[in-house]
Amino acid sequence: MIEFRNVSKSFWTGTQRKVILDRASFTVRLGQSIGILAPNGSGKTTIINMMAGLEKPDEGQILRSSRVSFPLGFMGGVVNRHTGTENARYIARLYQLEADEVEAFCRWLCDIGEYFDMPVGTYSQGMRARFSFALMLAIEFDIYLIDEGMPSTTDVRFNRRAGQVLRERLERGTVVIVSHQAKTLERYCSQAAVLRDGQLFLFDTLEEAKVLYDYAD
Ligand SMILES: Nc1ncnc2c1ncn2[C@@H]1O[C@H](COP(=O)(O)OP(=O)(O)OP(=O)(O)O)[C@@H](O)[C@H]1O
Repeated sequence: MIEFRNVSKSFWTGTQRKVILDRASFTVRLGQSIGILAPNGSGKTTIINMMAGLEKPDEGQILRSSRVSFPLGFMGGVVNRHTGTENARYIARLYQLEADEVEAFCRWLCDIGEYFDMPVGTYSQGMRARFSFALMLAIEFDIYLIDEGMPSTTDVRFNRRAGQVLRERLERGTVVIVSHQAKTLERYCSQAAVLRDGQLFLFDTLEEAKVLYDYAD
């Protein structure tokens, strides 16, 4: 479970205060995957980062009682001058997992051949997306955090495989996806929310959320 209690977050842009959340309270429960609809620039990444513990609220509390993933695509823990193998084994040790298994899983899912044994700094954007996605799925989390849907790789085979693995994980886990378009949320979420005026409005269905979102748009 992730619980936001009276959380406020804003940024000073130099001329005005950009409010992301204003004393917002909501709960993400295990087994209830949630899709958050919000326009670009409204604070999707900031909310996901707060859920992951990468960013702190200005006020209020964020309570986590589950294993929460780092956001999909987050490369903060990855060292560019180390190889895919070294990074995968390092992350495995951080999470107290079997390094051989994590390495083998990532190698299989990434499917980037000899590049897996080359420094991550040499990877193309698509390879980096595949690598970070594989790392996230190599670890069993209770809640997976996804910013703007699946990685946009041009590799159809990878996308199919990664989508399949994610669906398997979600049979036991929960996902939080933030996106500016409802279509991205349709496949994975059982409930939806709309970020508007510093508040998160939760709905039982995506259809209901879309009504408020279209209106706000
Ligand atoms: N450290 C910061 N300092 C100042 N402003 C920031 C900072 N981080 C984010 N912002 C601003 O806060 C707003 C929300 O940013 P955020 O990246 O969370 O939005 P987003 O909805 O994910 O955007 P996008 O869809 O464009 O990626 C933006 O206007 C952004 O410029």
